[in-house]
Amino acid sequence: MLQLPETPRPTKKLASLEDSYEQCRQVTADYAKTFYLGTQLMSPEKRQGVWAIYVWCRLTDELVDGPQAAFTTSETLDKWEEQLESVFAGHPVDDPDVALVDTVERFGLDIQPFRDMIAGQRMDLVRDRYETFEDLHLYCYRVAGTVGLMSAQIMGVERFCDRLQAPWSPPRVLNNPVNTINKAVDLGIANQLTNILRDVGEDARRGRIYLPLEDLAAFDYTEADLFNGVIDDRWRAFMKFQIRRARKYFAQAESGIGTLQKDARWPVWSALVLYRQILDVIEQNQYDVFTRRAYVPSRRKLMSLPLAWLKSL
Ligand SMILES: CC(C)=CCC/C(C)=C/CC/C(C)=C/CC/C(C)=C/[C@@H]1[C@@H](COP(=O)(O)OP(=O)(O)O)[C@]1(C)CC/C=C(\C)CC/C=C(\C)CCC=C(C)C
Ligand SMILES: [Mn+2]
Repeated sequence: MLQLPETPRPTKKLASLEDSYEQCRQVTADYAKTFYLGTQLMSPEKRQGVWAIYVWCRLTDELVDGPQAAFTTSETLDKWEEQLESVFAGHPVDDPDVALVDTVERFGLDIQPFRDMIAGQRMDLVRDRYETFEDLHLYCYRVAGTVGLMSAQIMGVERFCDRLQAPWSPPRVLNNPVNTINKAVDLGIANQLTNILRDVGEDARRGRIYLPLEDLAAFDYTEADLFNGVIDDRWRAFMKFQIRRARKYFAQAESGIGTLQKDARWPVWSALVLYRQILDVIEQNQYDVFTRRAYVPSRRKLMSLPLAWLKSL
């Protein structure tokens, strides 16, 4: 059969690898100061890898949350997913993809967490309520647990115990990768549950409730109460319950950090300790997440870094 030459794809001149990583660095530094600080403690390869996935996650989130969100449809996400497939096939489409293609190859990243994150953004297009915690858990896995999976592949798992041991004792296997992976997902979920509690008021103003309706009902608190920002004993008890649940996920994640490669431990401990403090601030604000944004002051953030360092030893 006659083989026609392939129609050449219109080629756009893309950034060089160096410029692409520099763009990713810049975006991370501007949008995620704490994560960026954490990446400074990692090896240059890991640091660049985290910037590349940060930018991809940010762009994905922007599709449903950014200024153009009103124009995002299921087809927009289909296109975004095609672009992702192209990146994983080694063909960058836009400037930040150049760095991502390199990161994917360097670390042998798996595409599934990226696809799952897009599936999470699809949920945002069609849902604004979650009946059960199980429903919400799936959403949290998709938009945040996946970040844990992507990051853990870059940070790398240290399989053997590196504490001081008697020279004659066999190396102790500290963990299996499956365990680390679960804990990486737990940290993402803990962060997302915290995000949700912090943003209750903001989400309600957009007509969205990311709290399990079954839990609201169990505390006899109605959607109308939520939209009216009612803070009473029912709300306080409800929030205590949700905060306890988020802390449980942080606690589960803790034991995974020691299984990561050394240079990743302090950054991840810092991320955990800093994010978890948002829950403390919500408590200090007497659970008012309607009119006050739980914000951890920079001084307090800085003061927790030595504690994170101690924990990472
Ligand atoms: C074994 C073990 C414990 C390993 C550690 C694995 C690890 C590093 C886990 C961290 C996971 C993490 C940082 C999750 C972020 C979760 C999160 C906040 C997701 C947000 C989703 C959407 O939420 P929403 O729209 O409600 O929120 P906004 O109002 O828009 O903020 C996200 C916004 C999804 C997109 C996520 C990001 C942009 C953050 C990506 C971050 C990284 C790649 C850096 C991770 C690196 C370090 C050093 C922690
Ligand atoms: Mn968002």
